[in-house]
Amino acid sequence: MAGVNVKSEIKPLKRVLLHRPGNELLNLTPNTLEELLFDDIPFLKVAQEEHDAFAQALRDNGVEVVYLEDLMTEVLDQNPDVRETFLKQFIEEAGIRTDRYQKIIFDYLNDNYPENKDLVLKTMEGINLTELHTDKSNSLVDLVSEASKMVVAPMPNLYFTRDNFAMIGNGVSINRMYSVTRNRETIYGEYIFKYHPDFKDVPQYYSRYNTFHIEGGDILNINDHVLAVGISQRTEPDAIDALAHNIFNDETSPIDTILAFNIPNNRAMMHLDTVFTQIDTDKFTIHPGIMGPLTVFEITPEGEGIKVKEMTGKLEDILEKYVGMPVELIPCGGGDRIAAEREQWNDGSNTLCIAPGTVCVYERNDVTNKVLEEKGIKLIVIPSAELSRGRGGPRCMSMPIWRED
Ligand SMILES: NC(=O)NCCC[C@H](N)C(=O)O
Repeated sequence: MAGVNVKSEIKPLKRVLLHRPGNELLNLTPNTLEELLFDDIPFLKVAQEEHDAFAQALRDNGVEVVYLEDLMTEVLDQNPDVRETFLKQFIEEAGIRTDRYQKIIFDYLNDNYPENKDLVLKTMEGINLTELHTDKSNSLVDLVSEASKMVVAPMPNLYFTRDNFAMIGNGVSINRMYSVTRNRETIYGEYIFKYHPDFKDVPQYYSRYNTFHIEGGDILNINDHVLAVGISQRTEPDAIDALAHNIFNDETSPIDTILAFNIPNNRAMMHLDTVFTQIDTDKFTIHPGIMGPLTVFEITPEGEGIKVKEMTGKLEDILEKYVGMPVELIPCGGGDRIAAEREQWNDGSNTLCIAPGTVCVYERNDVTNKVLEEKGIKLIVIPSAELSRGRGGPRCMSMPIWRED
């Protein structure tokens, strides 16, 4: 199945991209949590068991699961020359500036990780100075450095595959991320969409080298011609303008409307999909906390450019116009303010829809889950004690590659 096809949030999911959390989580420390965008340190063994349960639940429901690490390994296996280019770029982007250290780290990775899969996983894990065995007698920097420190930082957010590149119809947005730590993750997308036979011909609507940031958690495919994008902590309006130009200029894309949802700028609601996801043809989950401040803008093509107008009226009415039928908004936490805030924090609104009316949810959000069941939604419930410490739910942990039309 070559290419990508995601023209809906809810149509039957056929192929999805995940990343199994790996040793990168072992390199989280209390002092680096804030910079690495975690709120606590997950217990890796249990996080992996939970993630495996997520992947198996998807397979049991007819979804093919592919892993980011495997796609990147295939790129390197099929293009032996690319290994060196990738490593050099990876080292540069890891902030290693001196020629001496660039060479030490290149040799360390190249010599100790001959298998491409091991190499890819190691780039995700990070490198501690103690691994490098440098001769301290001929460099001041080595002598004064702490004995144990990360010379190449880990990328613990990789299991949130939703964010660093995002499928839009038959194209992809390779994102410029908000944070330094997450911007490094997009290197895998750059190589996969340049070299992998399944993905190298996919039209690209955004580049990781652009100035303004945008993340996949803000991008929702409402249907084949309407896209919703959050203006959030992670996505700047300038990036949405640029994305709109690129999509409207692609003659093969049927998208003629982009709805920009202006949501509050804070960590709890970092992306649109932390407060709003579609779960059925006429149903969305929503965090009641966004209803007051939310404004929605409609972006459409005009000549060579775009036209933007602010929408007025209730969100249900705005959505009805684009979805083509009356819609119901189901509040996270069942409308109780404390339950809504607690469960939104643990991604109660962040559901992954695998077919109309069937969604994957975290077990811990039992108030929201009960409400969804009462509304006739079928739940695929996955364990979530450790995975949720990274602040993302089933939608954040998955990037659909193919949905049925
Ligand atoms: N789409 C999402 O909301 N993804 C969750 C990303 C969590 C990650 N720790 C982050 O702060 O970027």
